[in-house]
Amino acid sequence: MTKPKNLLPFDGEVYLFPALFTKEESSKLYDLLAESIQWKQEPIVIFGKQIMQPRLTAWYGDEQKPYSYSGITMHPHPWSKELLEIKHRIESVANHIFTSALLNFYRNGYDSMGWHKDNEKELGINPVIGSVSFGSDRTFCFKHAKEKTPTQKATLNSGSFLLMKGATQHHWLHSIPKEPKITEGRINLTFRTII
Ligand SMILES: O=C(O)CCC(=O)C(=O)O
Ligand SMILES: [Fe+2]
Repeated sequence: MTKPKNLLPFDGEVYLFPALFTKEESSKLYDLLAESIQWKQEPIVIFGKQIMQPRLTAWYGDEQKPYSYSGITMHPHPWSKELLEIKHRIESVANHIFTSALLNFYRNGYDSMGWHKDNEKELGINPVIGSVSFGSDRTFCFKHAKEKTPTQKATLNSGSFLLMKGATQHHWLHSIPKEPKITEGRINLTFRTII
């Protein structure tokens, strides 16, 4: 597979592979994951206040290592056959082995993810994050830590794979903004490596 160009102008590396999974595979995987994953709506602490996350999540992984994420601690479920197949597919593209995955289910355009960096210390100095999407298209936004507004955007379509690596998590924040016109769901799997 030819290497796509870096979506970031400096201070990091982000590559989008728009069709790692075919449309047919993607719609099958969307239905299967929507049904079989142990989705939960978890609380999150923002500025000392506990609110519910605006999406469903689940944590899958290699070991029984707990993982802290925005003030909550997640215990992984063991990999399913399909999750392992997805993991192997992206590992050959990323040339990197992942140990864990955070799964996000955006039920419609009102579900979202706020600005953040994936820079938890368990992920090491320069985290490699492999992000797979199935279902409706959503916009992924990037903002440099020194900027007030997003400067880079990408559409994450069904079957796409987004790879973030290098210094990205030191300098850039990312988010999935609300898009109220979207009525269909999207499932995202962000594969990570816990050291
Ligand atoms: O849904 C997405 O594409 C983003 C997910 C994300 O940033 C995360 O899980 O850390
Ligand atoms: Fe993230």
